[in-house]
Amino acid sequence: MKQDELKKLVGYKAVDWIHDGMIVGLGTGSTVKYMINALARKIKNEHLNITGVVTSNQTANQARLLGIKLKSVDAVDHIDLTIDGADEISSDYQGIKGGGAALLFEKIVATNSKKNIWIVDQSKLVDQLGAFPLPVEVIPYGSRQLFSSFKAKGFHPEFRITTMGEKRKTDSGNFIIDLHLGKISKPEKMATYLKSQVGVVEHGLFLNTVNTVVAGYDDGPRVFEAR
Ligand SMILES: O=C[C@H](O)[C@H](O)[C@H](O)COP(=O)(O)O
Repeated sequence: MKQDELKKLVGYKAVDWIHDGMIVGLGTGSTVKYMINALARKIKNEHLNITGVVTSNQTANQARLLGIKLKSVDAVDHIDLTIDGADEISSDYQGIKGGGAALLFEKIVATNSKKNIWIVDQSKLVDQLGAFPLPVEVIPYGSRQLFSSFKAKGFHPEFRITTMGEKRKTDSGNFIIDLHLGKISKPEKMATYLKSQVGVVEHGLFLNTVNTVVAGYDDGPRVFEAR
């Protein structure tokens, strides 16, 4: 199966975890897009009362067009479940996210969710994190200085650039610096370091976050429980 078909497979499968009355965090990305389509159909067919909490303008636009009821993360008292994609998931269930530049809102929603499910095609499952460039969201003011300091550390930083040749801006108006690390042997240490840098808003290491991974294989979706 092609990668996109595997994404569709897990996107459709993920709505099995969504039940009437739930407040659901809606992630961002090409895999989640399929889940949101399936969710809209499920809400309609089964007459469900579901409230979505979005993680990006992109997801908000799609969900609104499909008629899914939405609330801000600040307007709900809990989130039952969040379904999101991921860029890499290691064998000990740590993740890199932010390939779509939505890491900040995704982390806020994930942190406030009772349960987190990640939906991925099998290519995202890795032994060790780091082959995927680690996204770091930074405030524009001083970002050049941060870039230089990441470079000096040997992190091979790269500002994320749009197709128009400009620095990519997140939904919060920040920049993304992608770190080409190759492998991250100590993700906790890296996360602590990045968080301590002035001007870093958030990074794409999602540690001890996911509960359930739904991965797409040629013979169907497989479900892995992290803990
Ligand atoms: O910022 C984007 C998110 O973290 C996505 O969930 C992640 O990049 C995976 O996206 P996709 O499902 O498009 O591969």
